[in-house]
Amino acid sequence: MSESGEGILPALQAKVLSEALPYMQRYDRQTVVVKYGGHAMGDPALGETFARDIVMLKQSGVRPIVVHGGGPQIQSLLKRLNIESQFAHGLRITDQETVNVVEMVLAGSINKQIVAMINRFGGKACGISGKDANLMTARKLQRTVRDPESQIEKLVDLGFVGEPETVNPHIVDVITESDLIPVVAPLGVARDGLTYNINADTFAGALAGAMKAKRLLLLTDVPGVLDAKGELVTSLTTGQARDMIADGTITGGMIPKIETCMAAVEAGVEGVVIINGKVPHAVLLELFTAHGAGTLIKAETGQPEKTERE
Ligand SMILES: Nc1ncnc2c1ncn2[C@@H]1O[C@H](COP(=O)(O)OP(=O)(O)O)[C@@H](O)[C@H]1O
Ligand SMILES: CC(=O)N[C@@H](CCC(=O)OP(=O)(O)O)C(=O)O
Repeated sequence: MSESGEGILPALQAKVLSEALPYMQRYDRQTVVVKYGGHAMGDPALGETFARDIVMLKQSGVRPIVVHGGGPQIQSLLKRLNIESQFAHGLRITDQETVNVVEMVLAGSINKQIVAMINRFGGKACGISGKDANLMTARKLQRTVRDPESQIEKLVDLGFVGEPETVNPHIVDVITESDLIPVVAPLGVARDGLTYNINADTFAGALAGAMKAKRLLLLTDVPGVLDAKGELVTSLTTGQARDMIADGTITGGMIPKIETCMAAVEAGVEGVVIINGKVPHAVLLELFTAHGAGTLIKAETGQPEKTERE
C-alpha cells in the first residue's frame, strides 16, 4: 500500500470517532429507551453488536434502558408444548397456561441471555420485569373488533393481555443512577396480583413516556414503516400513521409499534424511531452518527422540520 493509502484508514477512523462528539454531548446523562424486538434477536453475531452498543452508550454517559420482546421465542416454546396461540390486532391472546409460558420465556430465559451478553462486553446489566418494585402495574386490556359482516364492534377477550395502568420508574432510576444497565421484561402485575402479558412495544413506550426519555428506539426486523409499495417512509405524523392503520397498510405487529410511538410522542418523548435491528450497530448509528435510518414518528402539529435526528 502507498504511503498516502496507509494514512487513509486511520484518518477515516479518527474522523468517524471525532464526529461522534456532538452526539455524545447531546445524549450525556439522557435517558434512552431501546426496545429490542424478538425478531431483531435472531442472529447471535447481531446480538453481540447490540450488547456492545449498549455498553458503549453507558460508557459514554448515556442512561440506556433495554426493554426486550421475545414474540417468536414464546411462539416456538408454545409450539413445542402443543399450545395453540392466536393473535388479534398484533396481540397474543393469552390464557393462564400461555401467560405462564410467556413469563418463563421473557423473564426467565431471554432476559438473562441479554443480561449475560451485555455483561460479557464489560457492562453491568441488571435484569428485572415490570413486576419488580411495581415498575408497571397493568389492567386487563379491552379491545373491540368490527365484525366484517354486521359491521358491529365486538369485544374480544384477549385473556391476560394487559395495558399499562401505572408506571413507577423508581427502580429503573435507582439502577440507571449507578453504573448498572436495566434490562426489562414486559410483564405487568395487576392490583389483584395477577400477571399480565404486555406487548413489549407498549411497555417500552409507556416507560419512555413516564421517564420523559430523550429517545425511544424500537428495533425490529424491517427498515421501518413501509408504504403500500414496500418503500420506507422516513417520517410519519401521528395522523398519517392512523390513516395507514385504517387503510390496512400497517398490519400485525407493526400496529402496537405505531400506537406506542404515537403515545410516546404525545407523552413528550423527544424522538421516537423505528429502526432495523438487523443492521449491525443500528443503535450506535442511530444515536452517534448522522446515518440514522428508519421511520421517525412526529407529532401531528409537526415538529420543526429539523428534528433532533438531523
Ligand atoms: N407497513 C408496514 N411496514 C413495515 N412492517 C410492517 C407493516 N405492516 C406490518 N408489518 C409487519 O410488522 C413486523 C414487525 O412487527 P413485529 O413482528 O411485532 O416485530 P418485533 O418482534 O420486532 O416487535 C414486520 O416484520 C412486518 O411483517
Ligand atoms: C400481548 C403480546 O402480544 N405480548 C407479546 C410479548 C412479547 C413481545 O411483544 O415480543 P416482540 O417485541 O418480539 O413482538 C407476546 O406474547 O408475544
